Amino acid sequence: MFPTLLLVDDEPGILQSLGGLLQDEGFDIKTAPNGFEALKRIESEAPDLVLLDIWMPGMDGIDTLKEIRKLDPNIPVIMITGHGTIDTAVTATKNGAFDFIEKPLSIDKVLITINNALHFQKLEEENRYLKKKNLDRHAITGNSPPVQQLRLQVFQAASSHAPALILGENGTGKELVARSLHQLSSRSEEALICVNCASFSPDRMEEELFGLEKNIASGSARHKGSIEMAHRGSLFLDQVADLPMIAQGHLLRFLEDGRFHRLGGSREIRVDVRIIAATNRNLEQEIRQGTFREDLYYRLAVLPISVPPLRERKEDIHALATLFLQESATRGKIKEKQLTPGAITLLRNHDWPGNVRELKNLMERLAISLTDETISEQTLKNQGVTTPSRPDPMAARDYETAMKLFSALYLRKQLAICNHSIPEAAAASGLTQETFQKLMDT
Ligand SMILES: Nc1ncnc2c1ncn2[C@@H]1O[C@H](COP(=O)(O)OP(=O)(O)OP(=O)(O)O)[C@@H](O)[C@H]1O
Repeated sequence: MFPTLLLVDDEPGILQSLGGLLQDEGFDIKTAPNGFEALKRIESEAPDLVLLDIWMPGMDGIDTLKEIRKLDPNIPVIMITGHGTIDTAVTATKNGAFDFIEKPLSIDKVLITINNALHFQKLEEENRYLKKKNLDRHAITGNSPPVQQLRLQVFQAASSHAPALILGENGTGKELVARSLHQLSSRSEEALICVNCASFSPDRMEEELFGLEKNIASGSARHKGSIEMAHRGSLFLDQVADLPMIAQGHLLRFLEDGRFHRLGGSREIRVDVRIIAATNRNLEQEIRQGTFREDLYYRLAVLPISVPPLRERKEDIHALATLFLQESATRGKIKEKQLTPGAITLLRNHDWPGNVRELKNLMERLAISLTDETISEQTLKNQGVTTPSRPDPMAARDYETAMKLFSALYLRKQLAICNHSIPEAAAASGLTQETFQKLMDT
């Protein structure tokens, strides 16, 4: 996608010669002979940068700049003048001009200024994003076989540009996996934009993803959507099962040909974005219930990655708990707390329904609130960490009770392996869904 430049000058000669030179440099060029025309073109063409002559009849460059700022607060504007004085430079800068170029124009100077402005604009965008999301760069901690397998899957997926779908229960580390995938990919120098599909109403979701051309009715200013901001990088769609149906259709179209329109706009925009989606829901079930499009599912799930629940990688619990205690100590500038052997055993035996997030929250809370330097088994019990009591089938006296207990354990295990999907667990156990469900209910 070549950057689009809008040249605004009342001298047709300048528009033609400068436009031609910049076109040869690979820019997409639009022109306007005055301020009014420029504002219209900004509305209809959404250029990436404006080169604006300061001395024009009618609305001059400074007034045009002020109007542009109302329309789009972020677009970089470079002023061109033949009579550059300190006063006009100060006024233009106060009104948000990026830089000044004096006539007669040197193409080298023009190119350097344009590239600086575009580069600065990109850094600003990333900066805004980083500030908003406070990105940290954790690696996936753990050495259990499921986590080793997970790291391998992430590593392999990183060399592809195909969409990846990350599946796993709440708090297992899906977002961490998405970040790791982006960081390992050739897109790591570009932005990873995260969108939580559960946090927007259907209308706002479309705007968040695809951006908006100026909305006359509501008066909202034009802005880029997450897809456009992720150009050359990755877009992480968290809780993708919550994506409203209309947005699902538009996302599918975008995945098919990499093109989209901003909301209320007619210009077709083409970007290069790698989509990474995640969900803790069973999408196959959502498809059967008619809440998720099957065609979108197949587009997203080209590279499926499953993140195992913490109870299936108990070997990692000690390392994770220690990591979280270390991090809390560094952040709070306090002494790192130690776990007693009994506490470590109890942590390994707990079921962790909230997965890694639950463990992290607990460790952070204890790191800050405890006055003792060690965390004992009793301290953890006081915080509700328990060893789940699982009835042992072998301890049952009568055959019928033993079989019931065994059946319950077996079904629970199958469900855990199959990411809590009854259809998958039933198929894996060679049972019909009805039988599986019936056995679960008894
Ligand atoms: N293997 C890991 N190593 C280090 N930190 C981890 C690991 N897994 C998860 N975490 C941390 O646990 C917390 C929860 O992880 P994350 O937000 O990635 O989970 P999630 O599966 O995306 O959650 P949700 O389903 O609620 O969206 C985060 O602070 C994350 O950094």
